[in-house]
Formats: sequence, C-alpha cells, structure tokens
Amino acid sequence: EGPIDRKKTPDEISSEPFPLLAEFEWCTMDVNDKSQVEDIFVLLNENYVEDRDASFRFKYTREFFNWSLKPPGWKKDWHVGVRVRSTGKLVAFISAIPVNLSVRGNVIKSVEINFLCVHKQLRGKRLAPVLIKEITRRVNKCDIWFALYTSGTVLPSPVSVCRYTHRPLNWNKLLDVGFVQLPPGASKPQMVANYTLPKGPTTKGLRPLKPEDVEQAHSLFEKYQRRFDLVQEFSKEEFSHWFLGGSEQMHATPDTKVIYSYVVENEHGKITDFFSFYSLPFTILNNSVHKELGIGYLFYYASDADLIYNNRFDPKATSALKERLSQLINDACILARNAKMDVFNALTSQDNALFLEKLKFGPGDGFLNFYLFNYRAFPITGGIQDDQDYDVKKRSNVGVVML
Ligand SMILES: Cc1c(C(=O)c2nccn2C)oc2cccc(OCCCNCc3cccnc3)c12
Repeated sequence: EGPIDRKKTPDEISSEPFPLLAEFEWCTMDVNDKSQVEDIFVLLNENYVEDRDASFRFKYTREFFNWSLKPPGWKKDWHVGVRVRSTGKLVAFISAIPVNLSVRGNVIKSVEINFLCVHKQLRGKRLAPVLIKEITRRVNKCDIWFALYTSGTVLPSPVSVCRYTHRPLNWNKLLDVGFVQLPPGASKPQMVANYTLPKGPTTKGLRPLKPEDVEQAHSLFEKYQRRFDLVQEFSKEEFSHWFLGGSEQMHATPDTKVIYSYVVENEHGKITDFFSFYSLPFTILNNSVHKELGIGYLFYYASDADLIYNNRFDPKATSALKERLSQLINDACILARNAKMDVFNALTSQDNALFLEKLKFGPGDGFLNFYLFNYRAFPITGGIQDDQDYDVKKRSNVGVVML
C-alpha cells in the first residue's frame, strides 16, 4: 500500500494550462461572485448526473455550492471552468477541495474531486479527461499528489464500492414518480402505514448542533472515526464548516437549508451522540405533477455507545451500538420527513449495516465506487456481500461520505 508515482516536486509540473480545443478557454471560477455560482448552478442543473432511466437529475442548489466548495483551505484555482471563447458560456466544470485522508492509518494530504460536468452537447469530445488533467496539474502545483473521488460508473480499480439504500418517507409521492412500485398483494394504505413515522424525534436530549458543542462533538467524532480504514480527518474548523455550514447555513430558511446536524446531550451536559444529513433534491424530469423529489442523505455521525468496549465486533458492543444508532437514525428520518423530504438515502458504508434493515431502508439499484488517485490500497469493504447484496452482518470500513 502506498503512493504509485515517484515523489515529485511542484517545479517539475508545467505552469502552462493544459491545451484546449481552440473554441474553448479555461476560466477559474470565483465562487464568491454570485453570478459565477449561478453559472455553475445552471450548468449542473441542466447537465449533471441523472439516474439510469433519465427520470431524475441532481439539483445541487446555490447554497449547496456555497457550502461544499468553500471548506477551510479552499482555493479559487481549484474551481475550474471551461467557457466557449466566442460567447463566454460555461460548458464544463470540475472542482477540488483539500482533505486530510487517512488510509489504514496513513495520513495523506489529498483533494476530493467533485462536480465534474460537461455540457450534454459537448459529450464525446474528450473534454472530461482534459478537465481531470488540468485540475491534477493545478493541485500538483500546490504539492498535493493524491485525490479521492467517487463515481456511479465503474472505472479502473475502485478501493471500495457501496450500495445505495433508500428509506421512503412520502411513499405516495415516490409511487407517483415511479421510484417505488406497489408490491403484488399489497395496498397503498398498507404501504403508507408501513413507512409512517412518529410526529417528532423520540431520543431524549436530542437537539440541533450549536457552535458551543463543536469542542465535544468534534472530539466524540474523532474517536468514533478511528474504527474505519478510509476516513477524512477533520480539524475543529473543518468540523464547524461541514456540520454548522457557516453563517449562511446557521440562518438558513427551510428552502435554503442544506446541512442538518444534531447532538444528544445527556443529563450531565455530555454530548454522547451526533448525526447529520444533507438536503440534495432531484429534479423530476418526466412528471407533470411533481417537479422535485426532496432527498435527505445520511452524512456523518458518531456515538459513544460502543466506545467503552475495545472491540467494535464484540457482540455486546455491536448490540449496544445497533440499538443506539437505530434510535438516532430513525430520528434523522423523522426530521428529514419534517423538512419535507420524500426519501432518506444512505450507503452501506460506516456502521450503517447495523440499522438499515430495521429502519426499513431498501436496497437501491445503484452502487457508489470510491477511487484513490496515485495511491495503491488493498480493497476496503463497503458493507456489501460478494453477491452485491447488503446484509446486516457485513459492516464496512469506509468512513468517508462524499457529497
Ligand atoms: C445518488 C443516489 C441515489 C439515487 O440515485 C436516487 N435516490 C432516490 C432516487 N434515486 C434515483 O440513491 C442513493 C442512495 C445513497 C447514496 C446516493 O448517492 C451518494 C452521493 C452521490 N454523490 C453524487 C454522485 C453520485 C454518482 C455519480 N456522481 C455523483 C444515492
């Protein structure tokens, strides 16, 4: 396990942007400029990832970009666009953000690559490989040589693969848009009843994360994460950014809120648990009644339920954690439903296998592959069996969650 290329230095890397077809030009986006965030929003809203049947397309909002593209240490130079020289129209984008990854305990200064998008009319012109080469050049110039990225499609040598799972929150709407079907022998009222959740969360001491919780919550999270082989290390500042989302998110309204973070404070004022989820709707492409699908994605969480055991796989530790996580993530589903989300998505990563079945998450037909650039690592289990089925017993060693 370790780096693939020999050690290089930034001055070995060209200072010239990678050559582009004459009709196009590189542009460095300024995400502090609202009109340029608008350009990114429009490009991805019309041309980004769709599901296999082209029924849904990701709808990353302007607030989502303001949150995900500007974590501590972000660099303007790593928000790379391609514009048509004659019109200035943005036709492609790719981004990198700095992360400290730990792979089986080896900490590697890396970037996370995300939001690679080429306009639908420019597919097949080999623009994506050029975007990847250019952002690699810009990151290498900053003396960073490794990257983490995900894809729904299979590329050479994933370090891990996880399965999509879904917990219906608004079953009738999911039926209307064709995301779920009525199983033979079942009635709609029975299906709705099966997925009905309580009015509000039931965990004692549960409340939204506040700035004054960061010290304790960050420390709990950092201890909890040690169990995984592939994790992102978070500084306190990074923890604040990702889970409080800065002032824009702390004062967000229901339709601009992206990140939802909660803690459990016990009667002694101790933070014993933390969980978060983010809002990433889908545009519904072929439905006359419904325009959007509200989706909550399970993000990071931590619990002290099994920290008193020194072995994660000790049956007593497992059942203590299983019980606590089931309670917490069920509350996450309730809070997501109260935030008008129609489905709650999770992967088979982290310790999710402990609660997916009990909380009625069904297996999806998608898989998320994780890739490390320039770093060879033995495969890390993503929580699915060899037959790609997810099974409550198989727990993953993947701790990173990609947006
Ligand atoms: C995408 C996605 C979907 C769906 O496609 C979906 N849900 C409801 C209806 N549909 C069609 O379901 C998931 C469950 C867990 C994690 C997920 O995604 C994890 C994060 C994905 N990152 C974005 C991405 C994914 C694949 C390729 N590029 C970007 C997903």
